[in-house]
Amino acid sequence: MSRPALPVAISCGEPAGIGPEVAAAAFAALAHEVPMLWLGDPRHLPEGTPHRLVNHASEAADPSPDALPVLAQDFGRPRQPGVADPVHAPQVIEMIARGVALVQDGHALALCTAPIHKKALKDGAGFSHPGHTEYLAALAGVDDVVMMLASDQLRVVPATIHIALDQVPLQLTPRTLRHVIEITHAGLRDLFGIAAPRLAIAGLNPHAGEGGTMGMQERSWINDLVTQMQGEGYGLTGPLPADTMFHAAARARYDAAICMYHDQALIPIKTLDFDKGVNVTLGLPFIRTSPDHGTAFDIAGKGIANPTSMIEAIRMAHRLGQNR
Ligand SMILES: NC(=O)c1ccc[n+]([C@@H]2O[C@H](COP(=O)([O-])OP(=O)(O)OC[C@H]3O[C@@H](n4cnc5c(N)ncnc54)[C@H](O)[C@@H]3O)[C@@H](O)[C@H]2O)c1
Ligand SMILES: N[C@H](C(=O)O)[C@H](O)COP(=O)(O)O
Repeated sequence: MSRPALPVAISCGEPAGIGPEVAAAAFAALAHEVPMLWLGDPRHLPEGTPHRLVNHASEAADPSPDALPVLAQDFGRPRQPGVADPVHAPQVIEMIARGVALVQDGHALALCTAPIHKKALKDGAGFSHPGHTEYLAALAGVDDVVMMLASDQLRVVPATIHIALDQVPLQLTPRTLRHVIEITHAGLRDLFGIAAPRLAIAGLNPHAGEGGTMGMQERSWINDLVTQMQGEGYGLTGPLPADTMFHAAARARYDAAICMYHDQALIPIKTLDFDKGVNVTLGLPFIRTSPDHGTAFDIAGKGIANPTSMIEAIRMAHRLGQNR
């Protein structure tokens, strides 16, 4: 059944970051193939970005090659590239919520979020979530979601995300790891069309604990959980020593790597494919992607940001949204 034409909603993210410029570049690259709707203050778009103000998402339902459709929101002040303005923080958050509402109300196909500056939102608006992922789960009313970073070369999922390293062993439990595995399995099957997903589970400790000589989590519960879920039909291997999971031959043996903490997952994918990595949230009742990078204040406004990740994020949002 062909779906009605709907735009990918793009939340503007932190105006002082590279979000507006990579969104404008993505529009230039994709305008003929992907209908888009940018949510933000048009004054924050790079000078000369061809755009048109719309009052409703339906005015952006088809590709708009000549001008980026903008559902405008007055942010109160212009932006200063590289310097977050606390006055903007509440509106940055509101654009995310507006994008979610558009998708949930059937006016947008999917949501692609431009990078936010987590501390700027905390300082400027008391944003209590560690990032988009947790905020989107709250907006959607779901408890468990998963952050996957995906590219042609690798898919990774950190079982814990934006928490201090000394909290990782405390937050990692059989329940949390099971949920991450279940949601990742379902996402690969349902969104990425992988009928029997193969998941490689990284150990927490060096050498996956080396039989308990370098940490006990593998021996005390991770091994058992993997064995139990294998018995339930999940295609799992591990827990594996993380340092030998990411070379080419190892990557060929799985569809996604489940890692124990943020950097164990994000270092390999941002090393292998920083330009084309896409952040996709699994477990939401709608499609959400974002580029794999952040606000890049050090280069914001200089016109040198690479838009490829944003382009791939919008392209993936469109593709996954159409396949739902
Ligand atoms: N999806 C998101 O909203 C998201 C993702 C990552 C980081 N962040 C946030 O962004 C802020 C800055 O984070 P960070 O400094 O750790 O990471 P970052 O990705 O913003 O920047 C890290 C380095 O990579 C460079 N870089 C990033 N994107 C680039 C691009 N498209 N082209 C060229 N160079 C690029 C930057 O110039 C910088 O030197 C933090 O508040 C962080 O939480 C948000
Ligand atoms: N993928 C990014 C990273 O961790 O490098 C980002 O922080 C993800 O956070 P969100 O929950 O804001 O998408």
